[in-house]
Amino acid sequence: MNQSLPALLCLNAGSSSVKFSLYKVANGSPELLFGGQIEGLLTQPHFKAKDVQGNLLNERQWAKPQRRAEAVEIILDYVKAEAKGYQLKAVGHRVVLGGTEYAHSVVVDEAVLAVLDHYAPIVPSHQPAEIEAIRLLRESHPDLMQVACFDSAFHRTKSELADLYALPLSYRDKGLRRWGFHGLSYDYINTQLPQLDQRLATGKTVVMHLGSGASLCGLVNGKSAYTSMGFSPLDGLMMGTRCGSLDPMIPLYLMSQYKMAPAAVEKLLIKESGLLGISGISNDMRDLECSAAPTAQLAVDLFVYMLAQQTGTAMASIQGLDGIVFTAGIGEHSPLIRAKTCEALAWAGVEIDATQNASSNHQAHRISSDHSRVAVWVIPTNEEIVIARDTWQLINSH
Ligand SMILES: Nc1ncnc2c1ncn2[C@@H]1O[C@H](COP(=O)(O)OP(=O)(O)O)[C@@H](O)[C@H]1O
Ligand SMILES: CC(=O)OP(=O)(O)O
Ligand SMILES: [Mg+2]
Repeated sequence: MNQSLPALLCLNAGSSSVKFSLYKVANGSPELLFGGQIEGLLTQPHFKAKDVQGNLLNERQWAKPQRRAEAVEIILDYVKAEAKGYQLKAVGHRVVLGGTEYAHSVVVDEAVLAVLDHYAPIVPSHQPAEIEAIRLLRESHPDLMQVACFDSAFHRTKSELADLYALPLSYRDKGLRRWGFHGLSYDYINTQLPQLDQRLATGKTVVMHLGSGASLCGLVNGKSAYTSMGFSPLDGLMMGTRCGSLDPMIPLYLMSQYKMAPAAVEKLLIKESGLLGISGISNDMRDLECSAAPTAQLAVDLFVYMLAQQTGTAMASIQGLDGIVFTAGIGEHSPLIRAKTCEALAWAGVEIDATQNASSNHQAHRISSDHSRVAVWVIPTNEEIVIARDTWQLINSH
């Protein structure tokens, strides 16, 4: 690698995939070179890398599952071979929960890892995989700087009330509080608002991050004041396979009356519920939108119902609504879900322009009608650039 051109690798390790993006740093700001993922780690792993225009650079498939250690090494080897003119300066990782300890991204050392281990049981679907990727790289590349960028950090500006559960206060010290997640995405959207719509940048805006995990965030003057996810990314909205808000008696009842083991209840709530659980067909909104099955329709309707209901809670929490932003897979690509959600929020002064909503514009664009009291935007998210930005800042201040 050429020693003069710095590059940063961003990793997003999930339960069955590892996503990556390589950035060069030009004039102090990261610029994407290429990215990709290995998905299907537990079944038939599939590696794909694409350039900035989305052209396929490389593809590989394996017949047998791959360990995460192998996936991380495959990605690193590929990055080193492909980015010959660059020097890899650091790896920035998405980590979902950094607790009260980390309200900002941090350079990883053993003390940081101990904190991340402590929080891992709260997010079994994400955090152990992320920590494993960091540890594997520390072993194989001990001199490579690693940075943890937290989904929970953006929400540390919430008030004490918005953070608290009505349990005995001492339980807050055990970590039972509303952490909130998808903060890297909300951070990115927040950086885009001043260029797009000043009223939303300084006012009261509900950002809806609707991917396979889904949450919303109530921003007040660019700061998180409310979010629908809580102690874990299981709370709030209905998601691909997660149930969202639930009466806490339900898991207790399943364990006491149906003799379900805690692990079976965890699987039910995290992996078998949501769009998949209601439809019995798929966790993917695309499949449900084109299915004629009544259960697919029911899943879509419940998704929209819970989203509109949570928006009402967010509005009451932040005491107003100037704008809505749709983002992530469903938010960016589903005119149907956007239309249904806005229709359910008509009472709050939300009205969309059907033509703008139907357009396949992949840039940020406004979809509300001219006389809508509430401005509605679609803004593509970019969690990786936030990781790259923070990693570069930490390299320079370290
Ligand atoms: N054109 C589309 N219409 C409806 N839903 C879509 C469309 N494209 C993607 N999605 C939804 O987006 C989800 C993935 O969103 P994404 O933000 O990539 O999630 P994640 O990063 O959590 O994997 C898919 O599960 C799918 O339901
Ligand atoms: C925190 C979370 O739910 O993330 P994802 O949407 O990637 O599953
Ligand atoms: Mg995502």
